[in-house]
Amino acid sequence: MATYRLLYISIEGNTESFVKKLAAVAEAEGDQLSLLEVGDEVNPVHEKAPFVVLVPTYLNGGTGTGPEVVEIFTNALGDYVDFGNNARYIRGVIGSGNRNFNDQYILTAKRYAEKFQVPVIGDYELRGTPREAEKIFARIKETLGE
Ligand SMILES: Cc1cc2nc3c(=O)[nH]c(=O)nc-3n(C[C@H](O)[C@H](O)[C@H](O)COP(=O)(O)O)c2cc1C
Repeated sequence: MATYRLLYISIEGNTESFVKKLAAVAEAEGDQLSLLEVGDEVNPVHEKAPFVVLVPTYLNGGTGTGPEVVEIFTNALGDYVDFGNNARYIRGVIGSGNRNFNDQYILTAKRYAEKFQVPVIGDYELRGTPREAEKIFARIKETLGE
């Protein structure tokens, strides 16, 4: 049995719903998740082991992918990863969003990946599906090790 550390932020509950799907897959496979929902009210702590983050996309301004498009609502997660030495332990990013946003689909996750120099290991729309949770859990296991 292994434990996988996931940090996430969820403004409207979709990411939280997907995390529950991941937890169900983990349990079915005899594994477990160590979860932290980061929000403005969470005091950052020093992470001690590798983790993966799940971030939805909330962007404001501009019409495309240029730098004028600004991250809103989810900044607390980026700040948490930036805190202390936490960025040493990030291993991957899972992005979510809505394909109606075209080029901006999962752009926040792509920006985190670039900033912290780790891969985007999965993506899904809105609440995701159980099948997507199975696929992405497999990627989490590969990324964080058995
Ligand atoms: C104001 C606003 C801006 C959004 N901007 C984007 C975007 O630029 N790209 C994208 O893929 N999804 C975008 N979305 C969709 C959200 O990322 C999507 O609904 C996500 O599942 C929300 O996750 P949450 O319920 O965990 O907060 C936006 C949603 C809102 C309400």
